[in-house]
Amino acid sequence: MRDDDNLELSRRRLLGTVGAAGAAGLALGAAGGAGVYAAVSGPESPASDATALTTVGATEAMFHGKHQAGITTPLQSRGHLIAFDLAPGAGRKEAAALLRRWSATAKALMAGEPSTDDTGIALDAGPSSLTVTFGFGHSFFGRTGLTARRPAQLDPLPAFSADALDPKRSEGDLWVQIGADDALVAFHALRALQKDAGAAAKVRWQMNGFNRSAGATARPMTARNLMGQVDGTGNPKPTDPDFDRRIFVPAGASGAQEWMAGGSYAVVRRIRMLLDDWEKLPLDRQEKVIGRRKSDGAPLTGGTETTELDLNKVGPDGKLVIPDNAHSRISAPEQNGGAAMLRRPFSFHDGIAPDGTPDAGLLFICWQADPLRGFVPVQRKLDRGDALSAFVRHEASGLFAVPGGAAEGEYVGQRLLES
Ligand SMILES: C=CC1=C(C)c2cc3[nH]c(cc4nc(cc5[nH]c(cc1n2)c(C)c5CCC(=O)O)C(CCC(=O)O)=C4C)c(C)c3C=C
Ligand SMILES: [Fe+2]
Repeated sequence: MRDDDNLELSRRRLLGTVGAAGAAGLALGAAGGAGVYAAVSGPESPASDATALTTVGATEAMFHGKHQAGITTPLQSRGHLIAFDLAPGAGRKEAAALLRRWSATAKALMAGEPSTDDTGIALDAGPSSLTVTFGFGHSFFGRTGLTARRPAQLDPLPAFSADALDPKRSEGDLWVQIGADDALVAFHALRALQKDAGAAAKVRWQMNGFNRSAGATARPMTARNLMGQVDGTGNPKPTDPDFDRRIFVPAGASGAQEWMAGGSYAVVRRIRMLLDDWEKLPLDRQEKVIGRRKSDGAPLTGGTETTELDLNKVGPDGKLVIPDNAHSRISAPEQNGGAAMLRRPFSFHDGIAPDGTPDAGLLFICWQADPLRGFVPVQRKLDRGDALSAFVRHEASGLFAVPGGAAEGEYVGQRLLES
């Protein structure tokens, strides 16, 4: 069972807002990108519930499952990424207790229930598709005496020539991704998890992001980023036959990976967009940078958003219609020995930088079973000759091992920390 199968309306909370569709309820389907609303079967919504919520508030992601929620869950409108370092003197025992506390909090909040010493920030709201996803960084294993169980997939990413990385905003012992379709629900979870950390771990960095709100467009559509591009079209789909193999560590994983069964590796990059430069570029040149139309995301070689790129097509001028250095060409799996990743980003805007330019861009998060067969080969190629490089700057980076979902009665990471 995938966790997008586990997103459902909280029936005890839903009242009438689904209208005629209420008898069936709604669930969010499709991984990253388009975020399709699909009907699911289920009992009638109780019309007697006094607490009326929209479908946005009532949608609930399940904490327990084969995979952690927040990987194939459709993009949420709010996100917080937080990295923690274990406090001096804290080791495996303290880390296990922390993951136990965090899991209990995540489970309660994702169900729309209060946490211990609840702050009341999310009172009146439903679960609002809240997901909390936990990961371990390379340094975690040394701090907890678990170096022998550190998978090779967590080896540091190679340096790329255009990197301008700030170490203080990169990596970390522990990583938490929070996503929700309500800003207060997301902030509530952030506060609860920070308080749970107590004396065991200190915040290393935090980044805040957003996506379009559910219902803002007439129909569910692939997201746009802050450059205005349709972004997410080429993502692998959960219905693809090789989706699980590409994105998740298989059940029979052995050696240092054994505890990662059902897990995935997250590459996180804070990518600043040089929007003042980008916005000066005429539309036709912006489209050549990506190789797709800005209006609807269709390839410049024609068709609709979902039409395959024709990488060999030559225009009347004798030049390739999708240029050699177009981002879509360089990042396409067929140009990278099949390397694929699930991109699930948030946009960010942290105000205006001292030089007067917007400190805005993409909190690029991609998921894969092995970064050496996903992010790394693609980024190596993009680093060498992507037309988009002139308009972006990679400012922070992290690589995290995100274990599989917790079974009923278990906490996230227990298979690593207690066996
Ligand atoms: C190393 C991986 C990638 C980074 C870093 C990256 C940054 C980045 N991308 C966009 C905008 C778009 N990317 C698009 C496609 C696309 N990008 C990557 C990888 C990275 N992008 C892949 C694997 C793909 C899919 C290629 C394919 O399957 O054909 C697109 C086109 C639409 C789409 O498929 O999503 C856009 C637009 C930005 C703005 C950015 C950094 C800020
Ligand atoms: Fe991209």
